Amino acid sequence: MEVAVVGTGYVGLTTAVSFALHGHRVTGVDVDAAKINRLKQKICPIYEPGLEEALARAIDSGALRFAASLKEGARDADVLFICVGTPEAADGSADLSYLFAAVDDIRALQADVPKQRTVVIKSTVPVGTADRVAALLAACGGIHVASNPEFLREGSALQDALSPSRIVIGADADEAFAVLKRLYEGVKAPRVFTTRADAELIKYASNAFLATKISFMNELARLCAVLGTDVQTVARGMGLDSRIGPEFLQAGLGFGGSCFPKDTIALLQLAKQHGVSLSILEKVRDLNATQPDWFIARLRDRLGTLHGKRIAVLGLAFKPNTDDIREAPSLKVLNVLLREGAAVSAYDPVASPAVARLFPQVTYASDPYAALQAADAAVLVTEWKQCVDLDWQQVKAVMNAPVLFDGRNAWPADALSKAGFVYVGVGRS
Ligand SMILES: NC(=O)c1ccc[n+]([C@@H]2O[C@H](COP(=O)([O-])OP(=O)(O)OC[C@H]3O[C@@H](n4cnc5c(N)ncnc54)[C@H](O)[C@@H]3O)[C@@H](O)[C@H]2O)c1
Ligand SMILES: O=c1ccn([C@@H]2O[C@H](COP(=O)(O)OP(=O)(O)O[C@H]3O[C@H](CO)[C@@H](O)[C@H](O)[C@H]3O)[C@@H](O)[C@H]2O)c(=O)[nH]1
Repeated sequence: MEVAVVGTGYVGLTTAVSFALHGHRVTGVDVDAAKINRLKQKICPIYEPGLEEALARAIDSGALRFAASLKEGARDADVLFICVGTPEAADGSADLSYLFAAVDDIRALQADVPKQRTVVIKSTVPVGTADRVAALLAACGGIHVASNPEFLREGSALQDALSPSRIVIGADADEAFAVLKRLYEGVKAPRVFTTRADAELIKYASNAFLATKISFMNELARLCAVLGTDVQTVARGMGLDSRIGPEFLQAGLGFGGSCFPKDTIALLQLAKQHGVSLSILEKVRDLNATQPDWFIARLRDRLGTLHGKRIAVLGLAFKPNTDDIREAPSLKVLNVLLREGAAVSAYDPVASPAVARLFPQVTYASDPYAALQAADAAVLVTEWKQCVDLDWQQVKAVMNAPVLFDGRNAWPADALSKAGFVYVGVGRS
């Protein structure tokens, strides 16, 4: 089967590479010509562990190529995966303009080269979108439409795509199910076969539920901070119950990234359009929005004022192992610190250039100790290994005052307190 992947961002590129590694012939297509040129030269446009090597292997094997348009490179495609972005529109709903532009391209391709094809929507889209796309493409003839949401995480994208937790396929025709079953042959994972609408909702509901776990713990952390209890220990004790599970109980500065923030808001918007209020999710969103402010307020209390203080910020990406700063909590932290007149030095192994474009007034250091130099306090924002495994004697020697605010509960609290640091975590001190 000839596979085309439309959109070569995090999801599209990972999808293209993983299908190629599974032995399919794949063409990656993107409207961003510069990105396509780099991909042709085996240069991965994103920081994602292992992806660049896998990209080179897939290209060298002859299974993967790239093209700037469907007509140029994917005329014979039997299956077309739509993996374009669905960012937040002004009203919070998912902006589907990239998706419908891709559908237009597919319609033009089908008019040019008519054949039996399956169009698979992998982008995260509101319930009903795949049915709309099917209605639009019905006039072309010969096209089935399926929904196959993606659950990969940034930082472990390739691994997640090669060994997914589950494969969800929504369709309304046996032919479409058969095509996707063949494509995923050999991938070990439970399958869910359902309607397109169910598949679309499974994606949003999964992200909303994970976001809810995080906000629950972040709110609990606020109680722990007052009671003097340790949210980490509480989370561990809770997570040992298999009905709760240990994952996504990590209190911190809130969830960021290209998915949870926009997907929770898009689900709220979808529910509102249908006259339903998802009140738990509303609280999840609101709590997340205030979490960095809540933590920085504790820092302000500790220092008396932030004005004129030198603050070191360690970690800027929305999570470790990515250079993605979309909705990163670091942006909110920098905003508050700068607004209140602090002098900020920051360190991140890969995300500094992207943040520097937004915050030129911050000093960007090339290692954590340089960022900590003469600092009145340090804030851990992203738990990169490079920001967590520090030589604490050196940290103490370079800082102006040994004040550590651990926004990810990743530093060794007890050892640091014993070593004479002032340690404040999120619901843990
Ligand atoms: N990033 C993730 O971890 C992740 C995980 C699961 C699902 N998703 C969902 O997958 C979708 C894609 O996310 P992403 O992070 O990969 O997006 P992205 O912004 O990284 O990449 C989207 C790509 O699509 C290209 N594009 C836009 N319009 C196009 C068109 N008409 N034809 C061809 N290419 C086009 C863009 O140039 C860009 O390269 C979104 O709906 C997102 O919610 C993302
Ligand atoms: O216990 C936790 C777990 C995560 N986070 C934060 O939550 C955000 C998202 O983390 P993660 O889920 O690991 O990263 P993403 O790459 O955004 O992946 C999520 O979003 C993707 C896009 O929809 C989905 O495909 C994935 O299944 C889903 O985990 C990050 O800011 C994390 O710091 C916490 O604060 N506490």
